Amino acid sequence: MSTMIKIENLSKFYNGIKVLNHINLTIEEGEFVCILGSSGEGKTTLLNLIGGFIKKDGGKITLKDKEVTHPAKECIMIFQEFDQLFPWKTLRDNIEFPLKNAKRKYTQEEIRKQSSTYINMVKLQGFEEYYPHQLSGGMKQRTSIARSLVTMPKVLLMDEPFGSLDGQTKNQLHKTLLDIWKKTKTTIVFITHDVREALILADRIVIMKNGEISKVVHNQDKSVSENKVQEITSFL
Ligand SMILES: Nc1ncnc2c1ncn2[C@@H]1O[C@H](COP(=O)(O)OP(=O)(O)OP(=O)(O)O)[C@@H](O)[C@H]1O
Repeated sequence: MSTMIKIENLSKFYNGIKVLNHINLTIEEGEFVCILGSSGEGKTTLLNLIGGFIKKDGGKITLKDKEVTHPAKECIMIFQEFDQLFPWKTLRDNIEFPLKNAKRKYTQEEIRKQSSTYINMVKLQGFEEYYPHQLSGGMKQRTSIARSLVTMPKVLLMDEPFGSLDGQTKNQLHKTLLDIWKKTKTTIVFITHDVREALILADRIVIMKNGEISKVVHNQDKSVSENKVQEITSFL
């Protein structure tokens, strides 16, 4: 495995207050890492820095050995809100949009084939002509995932993407996301404050507290037990 993201001594201040304090973290290519922590611990700030969306105040982030200084095309971010889709475009048009506007020119046939592949992966066949207002919250997040993956980014940054979904929809999306991750080998950095969600999804759980990494838990077997939940909760 080779390194995808390397974070060294990363610091960030807001209005003179330190939000991230000398963070060091290495994420391997194809790894699924969950950043777990309570509210306000600096998780979103860390994700925004990895994506190059905000400026750091100290340290270094490299993506495939290239220093991150601005939003990198290799990273795509998915947020918690469902309304990231264009309301005037159908589900298929939303998913095809990044391909039609990519630097690399795709043929119409390639675009259709690629969008169909991802529509199938997120299990939305039959809904291609629906508009966002005709979709449930879970379906909108599936569409956002397909739209994010259609250009095959190297890194997917997910900021509590399933935070406001009901338990059953969340469970289905966990399965879908793990399937897609296995198929695409995309590196995923996923923020959550839900210990169970982290145990279901992550190879490695990085726990943040007071703007620092307080603990890293290896979780290759991805099983959830009451003991594990309690142990990890004690670090929060
Ligand atoms: N743009 C900003 N300006 C000033 N302070 C900010 C800004 N963004 C975040 N903060 C502060 O930085 C701290 C960390 O915020 P951040 O959103 O990174 O935490 P978080 O762990 O993602 O929280 P949550 O789980 O609630 O989203 C908080 O105290 C927050 O108020």
